[in-house]
Amino acid sequence: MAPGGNSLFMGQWKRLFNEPPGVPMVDWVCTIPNDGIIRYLDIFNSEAILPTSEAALAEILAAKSDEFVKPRAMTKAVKSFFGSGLTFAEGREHKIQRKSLMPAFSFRHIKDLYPSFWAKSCEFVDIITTEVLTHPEPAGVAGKSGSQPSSVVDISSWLSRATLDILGDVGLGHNFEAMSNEKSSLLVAYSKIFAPSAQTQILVAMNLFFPRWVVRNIPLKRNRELYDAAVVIRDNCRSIIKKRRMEMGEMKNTNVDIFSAIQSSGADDEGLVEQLVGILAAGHETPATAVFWAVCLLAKHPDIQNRLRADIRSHLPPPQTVYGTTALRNPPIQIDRIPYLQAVCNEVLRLCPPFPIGWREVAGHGTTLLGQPLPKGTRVMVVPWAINRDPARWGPDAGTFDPERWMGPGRAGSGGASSNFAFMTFFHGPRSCIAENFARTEIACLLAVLVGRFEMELEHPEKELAARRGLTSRPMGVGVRMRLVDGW
Ligand code: HEM
Repeated sequence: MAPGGNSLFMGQWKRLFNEPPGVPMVDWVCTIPNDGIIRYLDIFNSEAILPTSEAALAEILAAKSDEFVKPRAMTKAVKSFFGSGLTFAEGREHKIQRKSLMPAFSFRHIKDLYPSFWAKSCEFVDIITTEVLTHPEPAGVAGKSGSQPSSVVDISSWLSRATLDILGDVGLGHNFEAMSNEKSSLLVAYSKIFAPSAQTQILVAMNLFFPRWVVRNIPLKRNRELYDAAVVIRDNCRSIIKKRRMEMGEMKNTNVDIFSAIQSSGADDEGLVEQLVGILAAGHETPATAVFWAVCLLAKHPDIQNRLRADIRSHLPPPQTVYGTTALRNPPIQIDRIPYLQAVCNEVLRLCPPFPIGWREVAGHGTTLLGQPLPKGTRVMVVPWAINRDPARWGPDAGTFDPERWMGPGRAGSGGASSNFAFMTFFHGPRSCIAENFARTEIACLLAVLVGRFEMELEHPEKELAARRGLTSRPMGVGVRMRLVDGW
């Protein structure tokens, strides 16, 4: 069966356009009986399919990943901000590039970097602490008179700044100064690209039907902004290359950070730039979105927040330890060994995957899915937002935030679901997120320092949390009150 209520020429487009990404699909997965595939009509009644069963997802993402490729129209629409490196390479070229980048993202290597992730996160929480202390709310305003200083902080923007700096510092050996300088050119460029905008959605959709040069020349302010941002990002990438080359000089490079992994792939200068553009785009907005969801969900669930704070404080050294003495600058951190922190992170990533929808299309003739023939060019939507909330996989409380499902024997890695494909946040198969370990470490460190130090509550607790429109799924229009909690 297919979703009903199609408009005459635009199928389900109105819903898909107006609702946050993935939300209509949650509805379809929960209500439309299907045999693993839901077919629906998209813009101009073009056919699209939504795979729902493990078998269908496994064929698309693993067994037949070469037949289900990134849509060409989508690629040309976003390549200028996501680069033409690994993210959009296909076939043999993709395999070669992925192999050369893998060492920089291996679990072993990321584990060695825990102290660096932690140090940067401590720097971040110190800045937020200063924000609260320099702009405290008057006593009484925040409801708890006589308590610790508090302030409503734009934590969403601060997280984007922090993740850009962590990626620069830990992954690329470069300081973007995003935390210290709100006018950092890269930060400004990305805030334009990721700003929710109906015009962007329309421009992206137009690429499905018109040549790139036509879309590119549509005289919309948004078009110009995106183009200018892409230029700034590439300029920054060229500066990184120049600086890193100078630093390395004649010395043999033994470092395995992301930059040197890209460099060792033998890419020429423009190839390096494209790869860096891709890593920067994929690598900072998504973790920032995840941590912001975590903050909002914890603010809605003070009991979970309090339990997590106690757990963090009992396992991790206070952030100021980093600044105390040189000897303690990099205290050993076992960030992956704190069960409740891991459970909370898993549950946030399940319920609110920062990358809510992925696109594929059938590359050639003769492709089948679950035995059904699919014409060349058929659009396929892989939707973590919907699969991760499917009651058939996660039970009747699939839409509820409940870290407990990741606690208890045998549940830490599965959340109690019977298949890997119930958790789609990083996808699976040869095109899954190459940086899952990097992202998980970063999210855990940032969340730990925030929850450890602050009590967090929503400025307007009565408001429903909803994702905004855009490529990622950030909560929309939410102010968060951060209140210092003594003792850490
Ligand atoms: C919570 C954070 C993150 C999430 C949810 C996430 C999710 C994803 C997903 C779903 C894909 C597959 C997209 C597709 O094929 O259509 C992907 C690919 C990718 N991600 Fe991530 N990602 C995260 C963080 C990061 C970080 C921190 C980096 C870099 C440091 C990164 C780099 C990449 C790259 C390079 C690819 C392309 C891999 C390939 O095609 O082989 N991601 N990510």
